[in-house]
Amino acid sequence: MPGQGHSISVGSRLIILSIVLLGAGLLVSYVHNQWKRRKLPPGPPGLPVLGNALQLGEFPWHKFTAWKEKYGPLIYLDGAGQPIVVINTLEVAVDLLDRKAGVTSDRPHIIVPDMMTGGLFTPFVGHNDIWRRMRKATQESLRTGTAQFNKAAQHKDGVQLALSMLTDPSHWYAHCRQAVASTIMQVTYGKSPPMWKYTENVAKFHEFVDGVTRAAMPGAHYVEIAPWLRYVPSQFAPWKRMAGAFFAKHSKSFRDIYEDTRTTLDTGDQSLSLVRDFIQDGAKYGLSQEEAYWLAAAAFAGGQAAYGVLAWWMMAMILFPETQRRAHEEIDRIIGRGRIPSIQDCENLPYMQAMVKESIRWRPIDPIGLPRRASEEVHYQGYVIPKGTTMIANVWAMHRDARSYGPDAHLFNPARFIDDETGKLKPGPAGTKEESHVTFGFGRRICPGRHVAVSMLVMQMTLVLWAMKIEGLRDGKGEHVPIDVDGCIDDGLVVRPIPFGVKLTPRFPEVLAMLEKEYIALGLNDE
Ligand code: HEM
Repeated sequence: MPGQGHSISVGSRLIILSIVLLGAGLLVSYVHNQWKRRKLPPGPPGLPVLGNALQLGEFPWHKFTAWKEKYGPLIYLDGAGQPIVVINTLEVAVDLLDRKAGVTSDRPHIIVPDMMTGGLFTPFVGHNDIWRRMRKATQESLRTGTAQFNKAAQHKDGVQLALSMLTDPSHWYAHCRQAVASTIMQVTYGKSPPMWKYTENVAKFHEFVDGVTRAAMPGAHYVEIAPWLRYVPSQFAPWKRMAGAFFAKHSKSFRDIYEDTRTTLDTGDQSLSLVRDFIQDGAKYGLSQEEAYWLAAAAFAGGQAAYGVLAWWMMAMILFPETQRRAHEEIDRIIGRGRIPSIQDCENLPYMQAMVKESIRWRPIDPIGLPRRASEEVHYQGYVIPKGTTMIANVWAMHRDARSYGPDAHLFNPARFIDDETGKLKPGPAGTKEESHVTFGFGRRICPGRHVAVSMLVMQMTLVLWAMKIEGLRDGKGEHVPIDVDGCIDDGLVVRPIPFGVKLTPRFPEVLAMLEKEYIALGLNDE
């Protein structure tokens, strides 16, 4: 038959067709990937496999800020296979994290910390129904009576802080930490527990935060790089046993503290608190009991972060004495020296309010915020941010942007938030909402405790400055003992200053007696 020797069987044709189709498919996918790659935001070249993972250093915000100069407001990094984008300007952060919140409000899925917290620790919870319930409950509770009521705690802890600092200045750092923890304990659980129990509880929270933060560090567990390892039975996976034991231990202690409040409520003490609301209105929010006690724990752990703000502020008082002088002047003019500042005074102290904003802006305690995850592919200004990308807001760079804060953005200057003509607070840079900075985050996940934090800090700083002058130490030759302005400690919860010594002097002879009298009147000596 003519041409028979060259004929191709139907089976062979099918094989050839399949190969051609497969080849075409691979080609299309390759071209598509190349196209997408070209559409990724710019970023520094990395190593094969490891990408940019080894380039970030201990304090990555400095590296991100240096890269901003070269690559611009949106940077793409390869974290050993994990796509990462770093957002370096306010404009881009507002566009991506506020306006596109529907697809940028998820958190990165980190296997071990998720197991250690049972998927219940609010700041780590994904953009899912558990988070929605938790968010609604915290926002509504903090918006209503709790924040108002706890102003009494803010005043009380502020008095205690001022007194402890004057009587025991060498431990000023610990006093700041304790004052914040005490107020936040009251806001969350409605009580200041006896000192021994309080110390014990705070220590448990620290152990918890420390444990999850260490587990969330890149490279802490192989399973984050090779997720299939999660299917290895626990007998062969020590990290799984550790995560399970950690969850059980902390879940129990969070439940115990929560139940303590229930007992207090049952005995008639109706102090307002987050937990009181969760117990009484948990059904309204749809919170399970377990979700409620984990949510309370998240609020307590998150709220303690504010002590880092106080520590940076103390440094600013030493380095920028002119700002301290102006604050003293405002306090003397509005409150005087004949009485102790009250919570009602705070709204009449615009410079002190500006000082709190500036302390939170100048040295943000979370310079790269809490990371987000793109839950869908995001298209932005011609770039593609792939689904699953970790999104980091470089708050540090945003706060040092001269376009937003002027050429002195690197200096501590509360007056930048004051209107020269009216002497009142003026709006901050576009996109910073009422805060004038972005240390509290963005969009749907912005910190729900920010109002509590700000009012507590205004009260504490006002009480401390009403009572004392803050200076740095001098050596035997009268020279200033240097302070490490650029160094810091990242303790997982906050980025805080390396401890330094201070000299604290009462501003007038009656200060100590007035504080002690108030201390007794507030019943602090009974605690
Ligand atoms: C100066 C003090 C504080 C700072 C700087 C701070 C900062 C933050 C930041 C950056 C976030 C993540 C926001 C985002 O993803 O965009 C956050 C979340 C959170 N904060 Fe705060 N916070 C402070 C005080 C507080 C206080 C006093 C409370 C409670 C009383 C609190 C409770 C929470 C909770 C529950 C979350 C998780 C919210 C969520 O994931 O939806 N924080 N905070």
